[in-house]
Amino acid sequence: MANSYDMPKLSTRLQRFRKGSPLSFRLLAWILLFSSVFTLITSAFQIYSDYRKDISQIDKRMAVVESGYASSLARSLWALDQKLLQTQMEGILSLPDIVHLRLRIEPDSELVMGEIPRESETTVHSFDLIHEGDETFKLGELTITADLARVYQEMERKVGIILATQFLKTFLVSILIIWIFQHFVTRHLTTMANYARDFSLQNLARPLVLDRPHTPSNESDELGKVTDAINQMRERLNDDIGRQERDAAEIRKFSKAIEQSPSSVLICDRQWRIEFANQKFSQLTGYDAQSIIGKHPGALGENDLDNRESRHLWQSIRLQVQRVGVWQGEVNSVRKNGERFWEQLIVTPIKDGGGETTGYLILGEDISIRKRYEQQLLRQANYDILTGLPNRMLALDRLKLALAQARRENSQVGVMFLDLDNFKHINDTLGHDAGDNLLIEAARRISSCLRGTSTVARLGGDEFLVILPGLTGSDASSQVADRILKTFSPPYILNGQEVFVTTSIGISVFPTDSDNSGTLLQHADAAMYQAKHKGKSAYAHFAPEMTEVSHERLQMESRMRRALELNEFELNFQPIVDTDSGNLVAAEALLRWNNPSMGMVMPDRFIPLAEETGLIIPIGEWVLQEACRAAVTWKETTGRDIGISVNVSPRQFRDPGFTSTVLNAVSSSGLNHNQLELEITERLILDNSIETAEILRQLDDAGVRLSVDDFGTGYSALSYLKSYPFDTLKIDKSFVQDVMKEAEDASLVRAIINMAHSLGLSVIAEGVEEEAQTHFLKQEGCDYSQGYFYSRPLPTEDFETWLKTTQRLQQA
Ligand SMILES: Nc1nc2c(ncn2[C@@H]2O[C@H](COP(=O)(O)O[C@H]3[C@@H](O)[C@H](n4cnc5c(=O)[nH]c(N)nc54)O[C@@H]3COP(=O)(O)O)[C@@H](O)[C@H]2O)c(=O)[nH]1
Repeated sequence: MANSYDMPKLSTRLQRFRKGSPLSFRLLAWILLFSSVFTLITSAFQIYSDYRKDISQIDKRMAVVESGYASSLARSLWALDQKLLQTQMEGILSLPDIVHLRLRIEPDSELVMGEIPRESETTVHSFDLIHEGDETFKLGELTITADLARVYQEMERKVGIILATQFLKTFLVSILIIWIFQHFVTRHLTTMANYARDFSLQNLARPLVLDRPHTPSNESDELGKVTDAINQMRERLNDDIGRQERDAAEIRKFSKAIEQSPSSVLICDRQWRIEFANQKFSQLTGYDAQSIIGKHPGALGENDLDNRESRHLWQSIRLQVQRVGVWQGEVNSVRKNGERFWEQLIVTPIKDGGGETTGYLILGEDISIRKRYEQQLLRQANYDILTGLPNRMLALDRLKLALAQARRENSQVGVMFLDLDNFKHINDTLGHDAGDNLLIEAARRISSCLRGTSTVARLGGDEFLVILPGLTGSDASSQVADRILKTFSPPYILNGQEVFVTTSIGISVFPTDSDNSGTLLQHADAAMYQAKHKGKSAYAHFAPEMTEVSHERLQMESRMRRALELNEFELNFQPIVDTDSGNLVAAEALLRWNNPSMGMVMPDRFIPLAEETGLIIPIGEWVLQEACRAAVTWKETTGRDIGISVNVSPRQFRDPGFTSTVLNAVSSSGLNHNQLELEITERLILDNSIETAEILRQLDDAGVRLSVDDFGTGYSALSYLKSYPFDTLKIDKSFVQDVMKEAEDASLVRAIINMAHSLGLSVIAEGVEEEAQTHFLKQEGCDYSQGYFYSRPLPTEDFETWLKTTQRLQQA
């Protein structure tokens, strides 16, 4: 059984006890010593008390002799009865221990009996023998000597016995105590000692188990408590070591992570001396980790800390880390090979458990690419990508700076607002690439007219701003404007063609026209409009009355923004008839803006602004929906399928959602797709882009008809008519109007009709105002006609009335 105790042989145990249990041995010695001393003291005390008892018995006996024999002896002596006296003395002498009697008889005789032992102790007792009669006489004195040898012998015997028994008893008790102690305590202490001796990290899992039963009393006694304490200590140690191992593993992991970190890591001591640098740091800077140990992070390169900038930087890093606990920022560092790079640094103190700073951690990340990207973004944010000129934002900053300087120097600043004339037209006809090249060249030409202190900026589109600081005379800005207009005179070569481009310039001057940058710009803008009105390729100085014009423009824009929701737009419809029969085949939807303050506004006045502002996209969507719905209504009221033509502006056409807007309008109204015809200007399709072709293809695939509007006003390139899926060609009214007057126009119209027919396109002549024109068109085989001759564009209700009337007329 595990808990049973197998008692070994006593000798073996004693041997083991002597050898292995010095404590037991010492204990035994002490117990023996103490018990022996104690036994000796108690035995001595007992022997002494027995001795005193024996002495007192002898004394008592002699007192008894005195009391018993004094009067009889006195009588015998009085009577001088020697024989009796002798008998009496012999009787006394026969008593135990009494060895000698000496009777002194008055006056001078004596009687002695017995012998006084020479070698042993004696005790003597004397008493007077007195006769008591009429008178009292002292007859003599008896001296009794008792031998104490027996008492001493007895005492010796007792001492021997007591000592022997006490020693034996003490010895046995000691052995018993020691055995008990050894069994219950010492051997367990030995087990503990052995356990403690063998205790090591390798056998931490083995608990201390004492060779005794696991009873509650055992577990709660001191040994149990010590064992429990040792085992708890072992477990704690085990836990601590486990934790330490986990910590060590964590530390190893973190060390690896730091070593392999994508960020560079430097660890410095409290004096900012590098203690550790990871691989990334070496890769980033080119410094070998070992070679920089002990150096200051700001003094890696030669003379780095001598550099004032670097010294200040590290001073402020140190101060901020001390005060705030962290420093982070972007630093333009130097690699070992002298190459500069940008890094993002985070510097934090490393603190111990007590919050004391023991070192510093410096994390670095190479942000050169980001920095370059940021610089690029900054450039993009401040510069126009196409021309490389400052953009609006930077231009405004420069203007503000120039104004501030002019205020200090009491000088003037000229602000020029330039807008290229007909740029939109060139862009639409020759395409975006040509437009871009034109802008680049225009920017170059404007810049070439200016001094170094002046700024040319592109505000967007074809608008440029020129800032002329330090203007001296009133006509200094005019001279610059003249130079710019002159530099625009030579033709631009775009798409291999010579194109003449002019610009209109508006000028405002600080402080004459305003002392505020925004207002100066507005005034220059207003002056530019004035220059355009002058007939382009002109400049105009700002005059207060011009604010009216630009104010009107702004007002119109803000009104237009609200016109849709206020339902101010309406459609007029102009009939398109079969030239031969004069029968209605379709109607063109023409937009009108009925504004309460401005009255009926014609599209020529607001569509360019709607295009500029992008408002044409929601407005165009509204037109499409309304036009489709109107055609469906006519079908319901007249029972006739009347086609509907809708004008599409370039901005609208290039909107990514254009195709779906068209198809939604058709499907939501329930119109047949082939009843809708989209009028697209010749200029729009001339850019020859893949997108244009794709949009036209999608619309054609959906069954929507497509017509080329204003044909003859653009470049009249015939190639696009072949490559795009057009159904109709609309001859511009400028040719139709003069067919009866100008032979050239007549032959041009004839040629267009023939060419269109040869390409399988039908032809609409627009602007037909006179009957003679109808005859000409009939004769030339023009399919359809449109113009005031048939009807002006009519509001919805009037058109419906016209429809019913002409229908009746045609039926009649
Ligand atoms: N993007 C959009 N453009 C539109 C829309 N609605 C109109 N417009 C364009 O505005 C321009 C001016 O249009 P409007 O003032 O309506 O003039 C049209 C006709 O009234 C006019 N016309 C028609 N017949 C005659 C005539 O016999 N003589 C004469 N002098 N003028 C006449 O022509 C204009 C229609 O031209 P067109 O579009 O080329 O067929 C104009 O360019 C419109 O395109 C719109 O909703 N969206």
